[in-house]
Amino acid sequence: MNLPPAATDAARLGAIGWRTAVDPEWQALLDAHPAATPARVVEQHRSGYVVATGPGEGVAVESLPEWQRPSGYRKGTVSPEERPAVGDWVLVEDGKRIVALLPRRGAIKRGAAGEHYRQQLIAANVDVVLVVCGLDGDFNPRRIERYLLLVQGSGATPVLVLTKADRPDADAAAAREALAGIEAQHVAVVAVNAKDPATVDALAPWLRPGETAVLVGSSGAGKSTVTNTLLGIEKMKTSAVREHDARGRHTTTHRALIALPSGACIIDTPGMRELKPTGEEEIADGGFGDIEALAEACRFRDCAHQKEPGCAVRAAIERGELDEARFGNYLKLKDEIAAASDRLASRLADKQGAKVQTRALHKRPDDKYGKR
Ligand SMILES: Nc1nc2c(ncn2[C@@H]2O[C@H](COP(=O)(O)OP(=O)(O)OP(=O)(O)O)[C@@H](O)[C@H]2O)c(=O)[nH]1
Ligand SMILES: [Zn+2]
Repeated sequence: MNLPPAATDAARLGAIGWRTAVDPEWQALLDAHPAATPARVVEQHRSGYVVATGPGEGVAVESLPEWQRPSGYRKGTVSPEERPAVGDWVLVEDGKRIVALLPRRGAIKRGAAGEHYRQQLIAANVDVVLVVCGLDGDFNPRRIERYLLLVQGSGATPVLVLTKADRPDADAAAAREALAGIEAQHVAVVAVNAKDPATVDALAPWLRPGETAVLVGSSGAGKSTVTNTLLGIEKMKTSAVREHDARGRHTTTHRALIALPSGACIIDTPGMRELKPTGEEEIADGGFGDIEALAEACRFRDCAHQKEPGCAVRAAIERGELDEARFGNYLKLKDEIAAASDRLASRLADKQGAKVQTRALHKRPDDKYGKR
């Protein structure tokens, strides 16, 4: 058994999200590497990884050579989503070398910008995604819908955190109204003053011991402020980096995965400007179940919800039950998913040298619901 021997070590791992119940796949890898111990990736850099076996710690480690090679589309190369990301559990030997990546429970991903199809991991093994949006000029229900779509499929629970509720220009009531369609999809919405612990305390139900939460949202939304308030200190301490790399690589540890006094840990991410789908999302489960359900009731199976008679979606918009802007965003995101799905399929086909049917083809809701 190669789990850390001392109870204190296990407790330290627990503080950064380690579960005592190890699944069989993980156990097999633990058994295959008896000299290794588990550690969590807290930072990812171009040149390598920083891992931790407890709170407030960061050790620069060497990774597998195939993770360092530039990714390409040739056989044998490792695509970015197959390499460790922040939140991943890895096995480390001699405290300085990653020897294995433990299969992830789930990951928050997005499509990377660029000519070739690529996925970018935002965080792995996450239980809760705090989508942070300010009740100021930052407020944008359409961007929130986009974030919620990316959370779908990760296995994580999304929570919408509206910051800056204390600002005189903040209109929490109007914001909630604009988010009615989202709230109806069972997404919790919490309005806070990120600087005020009493309001931020409303997040406690999602930050239980052993849980991992990730903060996402645009730059200036208040992610760092929320983190600081949860930590109960004004300024973050930067933890020292123990240098184990023979080549003397220098890595500055900034906050990436932080243990909270509540027993949960939190991953802060830099503000993201572009949020492209990966093509793997299911729009019905990605916060648009209401529209997909309406479309089921349209007279024509291939209804485009434009001017067709018997269109249940249009009727709902006219009755004021469906926000037209939300519907517009649904169409836009659906197109983006289909396009990304095509690119994903052709990448897979390139990789396997085989013709792969695009997911987009059989993802039409009408086909799914089996209409004639
Ligand atoms: N009044 C008020 N100000 C806030 C609140 N949340 C954040 N701010 C302010 O908004 C600014 C940006 O907040 P940050 O926490 O740095 O935002 P961030 O999301 O971490 O931004 P990036 O690190 O760039 O991604 C800071 O000046 C905060 O003090 C809030 O709830 N109320
Ligand atoms: Zn229709």
